[in-house]
Amino acid sequence: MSVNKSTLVLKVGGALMQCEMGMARLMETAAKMIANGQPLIMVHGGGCLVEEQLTANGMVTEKLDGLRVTPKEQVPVIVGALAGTSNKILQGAAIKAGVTCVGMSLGDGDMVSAKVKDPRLGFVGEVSPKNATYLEFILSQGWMPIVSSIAIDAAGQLLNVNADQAATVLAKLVDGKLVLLSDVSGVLDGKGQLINSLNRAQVEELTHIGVIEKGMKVKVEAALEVAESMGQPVQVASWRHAEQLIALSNGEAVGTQIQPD
Ligand SMILES: Nc1ncnc2c1ncn2[C@@H]1O[C@H](COP(=O)(O)OP(=O)(O)O)[C@@H](O)[C@H]1O
Ligand SMILES: CC(=O)N[C@@H](CCC(=O)OP(=O)(O)O)C(=O)O
Repeated sequence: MSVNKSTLVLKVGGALMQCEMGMARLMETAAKMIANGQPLIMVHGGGCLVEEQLTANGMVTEKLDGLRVTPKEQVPVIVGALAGTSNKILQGAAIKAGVTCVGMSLGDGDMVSAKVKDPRLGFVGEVSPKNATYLEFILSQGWMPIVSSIAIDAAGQLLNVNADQAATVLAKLVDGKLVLLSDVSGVLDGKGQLINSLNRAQVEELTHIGVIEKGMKVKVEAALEVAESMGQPVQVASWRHAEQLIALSNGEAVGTQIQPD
């Protein structure tokens, strides 16, 4: 089931929540887009806040291939940082910019099915699209869903999902256009220069030689999955650069285009 072909799914990385100016600019852009009739879903991360909170609670954390290993005892802290603090900070910024928003998590409204991804990662979730009714209703009101990447499986267990993967699933659910906004201007080459366009073969080569790694590896893989399954490019761009947000709101290509072929 799809909401609207033109729904934009905008994923923002956690560093945004530590930048008042960045949040204000992004939400002003969102407000303009929504006023122009552009349905918009915001999906957010919060990796840095998770780390801060785990450290404050005397816990150590590690990542495996860009995904956070999530032991059971860390779940409450991680859920608090993502579904609580990060989600509400963004809601605050949206409200300040005049955007009517609904703060929620992947676990709401039967949107996704969730299961444990890999026992080695602990309580990390893998999600697939399920039911768009709830999102459709919110979008039909001209409201903006702000979605954290906390999912809940059929047994009621809370699961930590990488936010790029969460955005991927919601883009598929609403047949939307996916834009992944991070703190870098896009995928950078070995010399730190922006790469305008990448296909799977080029991604594999750059990953193989270690130019694309960590969080960017997860992001680019999520982008490739959507680009290939939906037959349209996915943009990886920056929330830091105001000009990229303006171009984005004008429907222009920004950052790196991850291509379906
Ligand atoms: N080739 C690359 N180009 C750009 N960033 C890269 C690359 N390889 C690794 N990175 C790292 O990936 C980070 C973006 O991924 P991540 O931290 O998960 O972002 P976010 O939290 O915004 O989703 C960059 O800040 C950078 O440190
Ligand atoms: C399983 C997993 O890795 N979950 C991520 C969820 C948040 C996230 O993805 O945040 P960014 O978008 O800021 O990186 C984490 O715990 O950091």
